Amino acid sequence: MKVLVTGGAGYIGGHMVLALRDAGHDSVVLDNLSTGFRWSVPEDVPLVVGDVGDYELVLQTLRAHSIDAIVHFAAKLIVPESLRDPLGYHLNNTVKSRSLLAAAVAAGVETFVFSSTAAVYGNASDRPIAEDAPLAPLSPYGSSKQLTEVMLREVAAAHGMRFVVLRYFNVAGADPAMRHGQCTANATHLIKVAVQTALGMRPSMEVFGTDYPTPDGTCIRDYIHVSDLISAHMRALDHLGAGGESLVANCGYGHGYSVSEVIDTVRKVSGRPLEARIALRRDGDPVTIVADSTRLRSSLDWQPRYDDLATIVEHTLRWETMLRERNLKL
Ligand SMILES: NC(=O)c1ccc[n+]([C@@H]2O[C@H](COP(=O)([O-])OP(=O)(O)OC[C@H]3O[C@@H](n4cnc5c(N)ncnc54)[C@H](O)[C@@H]3O)[C@@H](O)[C@H]2O)c1
Ligand SMILES: O=c1ccn([C@@H]2O[C@H](COP(=O)(O)OP(=O)(O)O[C@H]3O[C@H](CO)[C@H](O)[C@H](O)[C@H]3O)[C@@H](O)[C@H]2O)c(=O)[nH]1
Repeated sequence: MKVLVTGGAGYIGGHMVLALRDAGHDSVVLDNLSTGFRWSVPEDVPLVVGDVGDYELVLQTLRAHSIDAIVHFAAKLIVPESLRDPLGYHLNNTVKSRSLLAAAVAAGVETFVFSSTAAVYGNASDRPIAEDAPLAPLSPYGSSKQLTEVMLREVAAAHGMRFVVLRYFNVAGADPAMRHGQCTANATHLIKVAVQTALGMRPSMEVFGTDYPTPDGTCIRDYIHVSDLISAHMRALDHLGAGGESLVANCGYGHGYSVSEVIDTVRKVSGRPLEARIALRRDGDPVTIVADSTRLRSSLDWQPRYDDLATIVEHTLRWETMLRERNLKL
């Protein structure tokens, strides 16, 4: 199978490129390097530096490499940034996905895997959320992904394309062999921030809100190890390659941890003190988001390997320690 990986120079896309390579598939990366890194793409994987919104470039890439499937990771993904810049998010995530889909249709690509997000659900409920729950995003980031899901469904129906939409919950951790991990500069994601603080790379961190209606007052999330998330993508490609029908599936483990529990786990696993200051709530944060992942397990026969918060933290710690030793301040 020949796969175009958009955003393949980034955190999750980079793990996908390694998994495709490990499985003996050819891939081509398309990335504008806005948050990704050229060095994170293996030398034997072609990297096209460009934008998913560049219709001619994408069409030419799809044709030149006889691409069978697109896995579309490229996006902006910071919730607070999206609240400040909704037009930027809709342009990058929705309008440019439209252009990518148009090129895919023109090139006759029949299968598409799309990185969506639990942010499409908004403040759903305190129970695990299933795919048929109402969508009510709290941020332009979430709505930019929801709109792309709608567009993909309609384009697929009209043009004989089949797709898998994967709605990721909170992705964390690093490749257990330490070949790749999260490199995003000025990261805002909780586990990375907490680990960097424990390692002394940040003087302290903030807990955004301790007055939520949860047992300890902090928000609850379902943290999924990036390698388990990638195995869901590989199952999705197998499913589509075998002629499987289009589907939407949540990617999470089905249980959540509060912000305070995550910070305590980082303290325990690292064995280091970690100063966490109480701060105001962050805009756009839902209280609790936990996945009902029944569909992922049943339709794609997905089985997680790293469903353990301490393991996720340990892999993040090893990755951040390696970055620090190499003097990479990311
Ligand atoms: N990290 C998470 O917790 C999380 C959760 C849910 C969904 N997601 C989704 O997963 C995907 C990947 O996220 P990530 O964490 O790897 O982020 P990332 O920033 O590390 O990767 C995104 C990559 O896309 C590239 N990119 C962005 N816009 C582009 C464009 N217009 N054209 C070409 N390349 C472009 C960037 O340079 C980067 O390499 C995103 O679609 C994101 O919405 C991530
Ligand atoms: O320094 C920090 C960082 C985060 N948090 C809190 O930790 C929780 C998780 O926050 P993250 O920023 O790590 O992740 P989000 O839940 O905001 O969003 C992530 O998961 C979502 C799905 O659940 C989306 O997919 C999105 O792309 C991705 O960034 C939130 O309650 C947040 O307020 C802190 O208290 N302090």
